[in-house]
Amino acid sequence: MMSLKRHNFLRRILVGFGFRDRKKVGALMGSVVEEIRNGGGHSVVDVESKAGFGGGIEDVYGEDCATEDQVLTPWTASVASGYTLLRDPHYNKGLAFTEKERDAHYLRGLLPPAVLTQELQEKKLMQNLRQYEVPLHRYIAMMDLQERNEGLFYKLLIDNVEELLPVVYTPTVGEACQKYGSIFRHPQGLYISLKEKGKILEVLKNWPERGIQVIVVTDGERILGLGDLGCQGMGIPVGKLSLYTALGGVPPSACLPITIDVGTNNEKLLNDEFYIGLKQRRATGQEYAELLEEFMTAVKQNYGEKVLVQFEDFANHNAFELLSKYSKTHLVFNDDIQGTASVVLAGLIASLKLLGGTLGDHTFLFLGAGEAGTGIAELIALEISKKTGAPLEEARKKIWLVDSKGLIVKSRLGSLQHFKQPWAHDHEPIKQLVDAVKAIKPTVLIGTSGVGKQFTKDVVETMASLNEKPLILALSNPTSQAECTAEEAYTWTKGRAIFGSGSPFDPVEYENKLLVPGQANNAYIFPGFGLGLIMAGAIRVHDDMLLAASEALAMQVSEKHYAKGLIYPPFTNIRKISANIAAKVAAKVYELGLASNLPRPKDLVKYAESCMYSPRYRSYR
Ligand SMILES: O=C([O-])CC(=O)C(=O)O
Ligand SMILES: [Mg+2]
Repeated sequence: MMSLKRHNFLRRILVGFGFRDRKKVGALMGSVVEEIRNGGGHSVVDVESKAGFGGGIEDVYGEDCATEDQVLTPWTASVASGYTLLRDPHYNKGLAFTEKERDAHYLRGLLPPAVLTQELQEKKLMQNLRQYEVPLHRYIAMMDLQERNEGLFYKLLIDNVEELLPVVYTPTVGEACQKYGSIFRHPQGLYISLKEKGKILEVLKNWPERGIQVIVVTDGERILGLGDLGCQGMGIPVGKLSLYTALGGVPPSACLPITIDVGTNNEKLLNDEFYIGLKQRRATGQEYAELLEEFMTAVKQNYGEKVLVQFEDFANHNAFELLSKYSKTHLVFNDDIQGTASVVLAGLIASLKLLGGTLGDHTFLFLGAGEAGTGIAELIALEISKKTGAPLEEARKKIWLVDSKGLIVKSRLGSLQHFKQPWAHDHEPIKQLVDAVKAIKPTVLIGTSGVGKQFTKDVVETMASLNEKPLILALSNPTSQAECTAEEAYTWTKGRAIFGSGSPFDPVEYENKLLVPGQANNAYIFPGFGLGLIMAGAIRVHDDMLLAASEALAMQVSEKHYAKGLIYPPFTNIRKISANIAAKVAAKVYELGLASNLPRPKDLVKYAESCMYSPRYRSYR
């Protein structure tokens, strides 16, 4: 007897191949089953291996998110064999296909005779990767692998996370976006440009996967600290989603990278004959708002209200507005405002073990008052307010921001953008950062300016003169935009700084001591945060979920890490960390009554772990 799951699956394949008539589908079921049993040029690949959450194809194709009329389009049917199977990155195993599989799936002769294990393939690929001296070449090799053999790509990334994160993510992904036009080989993700206006729902339906649970979307206007890279920003959603899978265990089939192309104001790209995006200046105002509105509506219509939309690397002037507008109607999360805030708050909570006192005892000074700066500032204030019972306005007074015009103070209120206004405190105007450090006497200095080298020797030495252990976070990405390097922070504070950065820095030897910088990057948070939302079937994001994520991450810092001066755990155990974050976030979703997946699993950490995608090859019977 065919299992119900398999029966339904075959039904869907038929419907997908254009058989809309229920009776015809029923009649044909038998012959297709026969055809599959006899070979007949098709073979069923182990579709269940794609299931991410709880197993079973229903989870992937979503019993509850697709009616029979909208089910699989033909190219989503997971039926492949022979040559096609080798070219399907979701199922390809290369030389790891066993003798039996080679016979059963028409692969004889299409592969050389050797059979390798996945471990041996991994070893070979790591050796190859290490031979490339140019980081961008490693990036290209990893992207090629992702296009060729998804399971192996994730196996490499998961098993070698510390080594490969800087390859598929910051800093190399920044350079990849800058050169995307010339390294572009296979399109990844969905491109939605002004040309698709009025047709966005149709475009979404062109994507081969149905069970999308996370979308990362950018409009390319502020890619890391590199500015407007237009359509070439696609590297960012692709990179972020590969971390959703590798670090958070969300199955690749549930992830959809999207770039919205409304033009670019980058002259270099506009004049580049190989530019892959729309060659026009950015649409703004109503034209921009309408395209985004159509996009958000189409997403909900196509994927339901439980799909998570992560906004990434939008410019300030759109980021705050999009978040506040769509957080009321959709499950949305802005990684640069909220993800960065949550990871920094986690580091600050952890740092109290080294610095002493409570969060409210500290004074914070930011350089940069955009998405990251004001996002972090607000979450710190919220945490202080919750912990002490002080009103939010009071808590905000511990936090000062400097932007390109100097310290944000009351006398500037009239000309400040709305997201900066809560930070305009009583003080005389100050232009230079170093003078602000002298006047405010912060215990914590945070760089979110997007501009490199702003924490000069003068600034860092002043921090060191004011604090026994100055906490310095140079968060701007990629490495070229970091406000200072780890070496500078340690040297200029005579080894006393607690230092963290957005992009990774190597440990520094200072007076025979090895000082290990932390990486305060939102990659610690968004994969586990997203997993927690998905597990609970959250329908809205709430700030308390961000606080829960921060506390969960801070709890993963152990005595062993503190002894080394670390305020973040190493990335090596990131899947375990993500499971803990997911559990705390999901618990908050249930507590707030915003969960739609009922009943609540008892042990949320175990449940999170059981949901996670495994990159191990399955055997295809
Ligand atoms: O991508 C990263 O490494 C962190 C981030 O969100 C940004 O810098 O915009
Ligand atoms: Mg970002």
